[in-house]
Amino acid sequence: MSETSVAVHADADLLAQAVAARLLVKLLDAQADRGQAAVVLTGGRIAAAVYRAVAALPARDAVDWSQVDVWWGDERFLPAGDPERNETQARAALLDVVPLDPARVHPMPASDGPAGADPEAAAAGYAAELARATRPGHATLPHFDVLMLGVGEDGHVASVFPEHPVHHDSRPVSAVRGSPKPPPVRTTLTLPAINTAEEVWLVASGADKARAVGMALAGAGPVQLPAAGAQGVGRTLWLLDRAAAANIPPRLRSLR
Ligand SMILES: O=C(O)[C@H](O)[C@@H](O)[C@H](O)[C@H](O)COP(=O)(O)O
Repeated sequence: MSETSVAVHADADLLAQAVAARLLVKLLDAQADRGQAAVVLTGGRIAAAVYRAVAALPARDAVDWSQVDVWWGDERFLPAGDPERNETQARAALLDVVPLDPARVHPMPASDGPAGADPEAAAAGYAAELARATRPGHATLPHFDVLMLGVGEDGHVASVFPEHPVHHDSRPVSAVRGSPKPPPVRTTLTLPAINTAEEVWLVASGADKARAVGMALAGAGPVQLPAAGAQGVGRTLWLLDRAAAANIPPRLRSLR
């Protein structure tokens, strides 16, 4: 049965440092077990701080980056290289400074890419890329060792927003129109796809996240509060700073 843990750090900087250290260990452990590792990245400010912290850790060189697959949980449907794309931010913060195999870096399609300006085609294209990375005869998704998620003030994760039609999409990757957070058009893994990851890490910083984090950990429903529906197969880890943890239920405080 999946285990849920909560770790609280003093502030956003320490949170980013601690998540970066955990991520390196997770990649090293996966490589020790399987010879390779697969991580699913997210967007947002705290994620970018984590990626910068990974890049600054000397222990990053202990990872065999050529044997790491990099996927994304969601993307803003914008032209390649747009500074608002999650891919652009992750490349600048980390991916451009470690020796990854470019063939193992799998950004979600850009709006000016080969799939064209149709986000549904982009979502289908990404689903096909995921399927190609599975072992023949296996599921539609590859193994994800760790999938990171930021948490929105409204409780969204990736680009799964509260009460959005994406909740009725049973495919692994969905096009999102009318996102309440700009830009309005996005692509995202759906919650069932997110929940195939071995570990799901929800990373949140700041007082404006306290309400959503508190409600998710108190057992809100996933349609109202998508963060409540994100769970790793083996482990779900909430990584918070003190401000974001202000409303977590008392029974979870022993986990802090
Ligand atoms: O594309 C996006 O906008 C992100 O993937 C989004 O889900 C983000 O992770 C959260 O909104 C938290 O972002 P912050 O850390 O910036 O608050």
